[in-house]
Amino acid sequence: MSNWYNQVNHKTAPILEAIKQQPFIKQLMDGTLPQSVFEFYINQDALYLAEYKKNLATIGVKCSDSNETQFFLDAATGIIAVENALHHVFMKSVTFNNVPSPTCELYTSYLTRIINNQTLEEGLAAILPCFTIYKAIGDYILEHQTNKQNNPYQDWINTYGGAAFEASVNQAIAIVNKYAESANKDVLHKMEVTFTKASKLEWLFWDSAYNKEQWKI
Ligand SMILES: Cc1ncc(C[n+]2csc(CCO)c2C)c(N)n1
Repeated sequence: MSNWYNQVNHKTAPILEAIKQQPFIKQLMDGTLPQSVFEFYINQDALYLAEYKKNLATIGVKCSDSNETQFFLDAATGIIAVENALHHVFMKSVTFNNVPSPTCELYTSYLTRIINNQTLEEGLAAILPCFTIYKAIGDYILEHQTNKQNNPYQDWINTYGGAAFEASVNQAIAIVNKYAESANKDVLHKMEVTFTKASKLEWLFWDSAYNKEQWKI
């Protein structure tokens, strides 16, 4: 039996494959990613997470089941711990830039627009690639790396790969599948479009970090 997530995951497999081929991911895996690129990424990711946690909270409040609300509000507050742990370790020697890059602005604004103006189902489809793609990439790196003892980015890799994060990703998937089960054809189509776009924005986010994307003017 193929649920909603299995279907969209299959359809968006080329995007995930393209992410695995990105120089950012390859160099994160072998530990050769320039520190300044990683710092740019962590800085922009802190700006992304600050908005993403509000979006998770909004989604949680809109869910009809209190377990779902609990899950999304826990995930939102969990982000604060991640921000504090990873970001402060990696950013301690760098001046924090509080201006979001064009891509960071695009991704966070896109999520906020969908979550506030569209159906709950579309909102759920918008926030899901953030969970599923990071889990897939974290697992992919853990499986293929040969340098776990001396990779400077191992803490980051361990945050998203492996069993610790798995339960949370599976719960997010189960909630979205549940809402998809009772969604009509039109909503299901919109969910797929939204999941696909958010997945592309995940690709773009790594690409923009690798190129240290700046505003052109
Ligand atoms: C651009 C970007 N996309 C996804 C994540 C990963 N992530 C952020 S919050 C969250 C759910 C709660 O832990 C997950 C999986 C990230 N850090 N940055």
